[in-house]
Amino acid sequence: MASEINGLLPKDIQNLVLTSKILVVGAGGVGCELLKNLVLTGFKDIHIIDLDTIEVSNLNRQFLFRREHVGRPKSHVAKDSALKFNPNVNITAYHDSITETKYDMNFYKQFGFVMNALDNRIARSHVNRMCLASDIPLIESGSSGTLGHVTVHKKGVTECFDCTQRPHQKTFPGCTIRNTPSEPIHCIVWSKHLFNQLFGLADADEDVSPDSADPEAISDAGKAALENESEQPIARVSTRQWAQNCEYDPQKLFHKFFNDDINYLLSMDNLWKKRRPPTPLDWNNLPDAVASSSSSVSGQTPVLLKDQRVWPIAECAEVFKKTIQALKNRLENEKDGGVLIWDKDDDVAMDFVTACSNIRSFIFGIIQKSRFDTKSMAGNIIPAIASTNAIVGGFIVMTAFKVLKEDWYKCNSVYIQNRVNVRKELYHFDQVMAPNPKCYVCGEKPEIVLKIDLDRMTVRMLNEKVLKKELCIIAPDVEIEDGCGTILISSEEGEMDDIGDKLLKEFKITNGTRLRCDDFLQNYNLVINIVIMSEEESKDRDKSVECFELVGDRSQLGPKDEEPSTNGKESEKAPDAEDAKVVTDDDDDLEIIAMPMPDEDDDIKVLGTKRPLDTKDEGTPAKKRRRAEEPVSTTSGSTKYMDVEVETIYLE
Ligand SMILES: Nc1ncnc2c1ncn2[C@@H]1O[C@H](COP(=O)(O)OP(=O)(O)OP(=O)(O)O)[C@@H](O)[C@H]1O
Ligand SMILES: [Zn+2]
Repeated sequence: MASEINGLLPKDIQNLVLTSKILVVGAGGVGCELLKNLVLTGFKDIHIIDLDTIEVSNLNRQFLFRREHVGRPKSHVAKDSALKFNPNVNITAYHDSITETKYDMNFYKQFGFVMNALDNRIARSHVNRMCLASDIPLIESGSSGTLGHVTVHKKGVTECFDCTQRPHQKTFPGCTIRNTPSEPIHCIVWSKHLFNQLFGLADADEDVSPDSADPEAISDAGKAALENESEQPIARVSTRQWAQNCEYDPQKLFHKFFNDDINYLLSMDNLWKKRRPPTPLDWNNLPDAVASSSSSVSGQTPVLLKDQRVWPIAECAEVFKKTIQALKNRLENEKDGGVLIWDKDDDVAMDFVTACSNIRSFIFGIIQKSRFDTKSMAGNIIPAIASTNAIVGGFIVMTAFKVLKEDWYKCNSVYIQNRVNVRKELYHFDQVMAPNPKCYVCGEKPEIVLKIDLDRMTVRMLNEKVLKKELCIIAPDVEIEDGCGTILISSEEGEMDDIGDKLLKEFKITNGTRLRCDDFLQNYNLVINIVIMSEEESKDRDKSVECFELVGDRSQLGPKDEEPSTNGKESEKAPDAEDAKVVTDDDDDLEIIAMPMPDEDDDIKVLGTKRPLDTKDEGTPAKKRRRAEEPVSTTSGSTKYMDVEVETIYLE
């Protein structure tokens, strides 16, 4: 092993490798490569944690696992397999989630540094906070398809994982999904929402009916359709209620979603001035055609599997009918008003989405997709590539040497790109950045502004959607700063059952109210300043959008032209009201890996003073903060990002 052969590693690194105790979080694609590298490098005391068991689908790239290991804990098998490379290593394996309370600050403090090989933002962010709390360096990494990255985070020296806002990439304007889809993914998201409206957890934010408040439409948008509607009073009840009333009659459902609603949209004249108008479909007269297909194997005549073919519309309607019936039966068998959960691996649910999205695509003249392609998009699957994981695993170890030596200023962020950049680099190295003083996690006094619609925001939404999902707080406790210390949210199980559905306004929460939020385990305190949305804003946001907006700090709420200049001081762009009008497809965690291009500084907003890379005084990294402009929208599989086409990355 490298550390055991004198002369292979520089002496100082050799000693550090031999004596360090380290933690790997995640034993998946990157984790397996990393663990193998660590034992071959000669690290002697390695701890590895993973909550999952091995699945057949892991075997093509997680090379520490074999078929006979399927069903066994990843961490245990990874340990056994890695020991075969080097039996002279102590590996401690935990089959557990790193977010469990037993992995507290004392647990972290035993390690020289921690390496993340995770696949979700909540766990990543949690480890980041635990490392900050215990002042242990963190090497963060990720891979997706041919893209990958490795970054270093050290309290008070470099930015933390949360210093840079990671946009929720897979967001689509609500009106695009409901009114003017232009890409297959819009129709797929709409179909998943339809599934939830009919059979799943119906969410007002996932409405599938035409959005008459679409700002692009004229004021009397949908007038003709509304007039029509008065003759058909059915349209005023919820989608689920209406479907139940007509006993999920497939023909009636088809007519509503693919004919009536489309006619309604057609009545919004403005929408179609520059677009191809949609064509309503008639159940009794369905074309036996496809809009134009894009299956990876389309155009070939050989016999194709059901998954590879693009289904003609008549076949889609047939599948629609069958799946509606099957899902209706399932729903009826659910006890106590239970609902169905959409799952890409559930064949019926997947057939339903394939059929609906293709019918909708046909209507809007959008390219149709095979079931296989639909599944990849609906499940946010992008192929994990073994070689990218291997490269990331290698870079983590190279970075670990610098971390061991505390050479922070040399701990470049590494971006593995999918093609060479203008500098002919496939791997781009970027200087580490100093902490963001306004970071809501590592800043001195973490504060955030939360703009809410007072008439819609409940305690449960605050807890689930804002604190846990957006802010990645695992077990939040929240107290209102009202002088009496009123507890709004408790991390104790069951303690907030009674008040979960109450609106925040029932607790006298109003403009300027401060909420003190903390997570005991993460040793994290955050003050949330409440700002109430104006009536206008709330009206605009009605139904199709989230009833809250997170803003980094209060100064960002001012009008755009009054934004402080970026000269030397950090500032984030105020979220544009329209930008914020988005529908997130919630069940996915995804990330765009930005690849800053140093020679394209015009495209980079310099947010701090620059210190040359080689400045070694105080051993700190360049005191520089740069941030690229966030992509305007991510409605396609790729995003124009600083003149580089960057694939949208779907991290499962
Ligand atoms: N909270 C957590 N605690 C411990 N391990 C976690 C946690 N969250 C995720 N992981 C682990 O991180 C690993 C990430 O690996 P990877 O990205 O290759 O995902 P995967 O689940 O193995 O692959 P795929 O999602 O493609 O099937 C997984 O093994 C997963 O179990
Ligand atoms: Zn930070």
